[in-house]
Amino acid sequence: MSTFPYRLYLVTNEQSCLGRDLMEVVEAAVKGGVDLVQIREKNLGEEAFLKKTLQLKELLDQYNVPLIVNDNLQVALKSKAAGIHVGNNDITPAAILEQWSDCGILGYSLEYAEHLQRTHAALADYLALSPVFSTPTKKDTVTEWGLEGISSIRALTHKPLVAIGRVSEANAANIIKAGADCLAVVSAICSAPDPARAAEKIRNEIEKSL
Ligand SMILES: Cc1ncc(COP(=O)(O)OP(=O)(O)O)c(N)n1
Ligand SMILES: Cc1nc(C(=O)O)sc1CCOP(=O)(O)O
Ligand SMILES: [Mg+2]
Repeated sequence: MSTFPYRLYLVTNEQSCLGRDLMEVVEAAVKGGVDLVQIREKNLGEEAFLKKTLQLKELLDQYNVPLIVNDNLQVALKSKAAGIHVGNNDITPAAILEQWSDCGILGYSLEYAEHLQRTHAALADYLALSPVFSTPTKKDTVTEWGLEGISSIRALTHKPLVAIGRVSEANAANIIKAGADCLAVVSAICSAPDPARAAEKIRNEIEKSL
């Protein structure tokens, strides 16, 4: 398992960026304190997704910020990304590692506590609590973990825990105190009037709560 020093994880959605260019929003977010980025552009076809991933990789390399690719192993390999994030309806962690033995960061969405016992979770470098709070940004989720759910999973595993789903400056401190290691954010940064400032404020809440 790789080490996981990341605290503020931006998950992209260009449609949430209020008409601004995605690269501009990501760069601002990184300047504000984002230290891990996932490209998740569900509406793009394979070719356009690869093109955007390569563009984002070039940008993030300048800041030494790792890029994670959502779902798509071929795009992750072709872009020389740092890792991949998958859920229960995607290629399995075992199949990823068969084709990408030195995958740096393999993320897996944990939807049920019982799934902690599965190979998928065992092979992951981090577990995403999916969702910590239900969110309009992704509607096909199951029950929300809430703060109590984070604490209950924290007691069962030493794996890094990433909280995702309606994470904001307002709830960041409580999520960290409940046991999450890292916060993953879409709209609280992508849809903020000032994404750099929004990232900075969330990052400050995280640092204060550690
Ligand atoms: C950090 C992080 N956590 C959870 C998810 C959701 O992944 P998944 O369940 O595979 O759903 P989609 O993102 O593919 O719609 C994520 N992408 N990132
Ligand atoms: C990409 C994603 N995955 C989720 C999960 O629950 O697995 S929730 C989500 C979107 C999070 O968006 P926002 O920060 O705008 O709430
Ligand atoms: Mg997925």
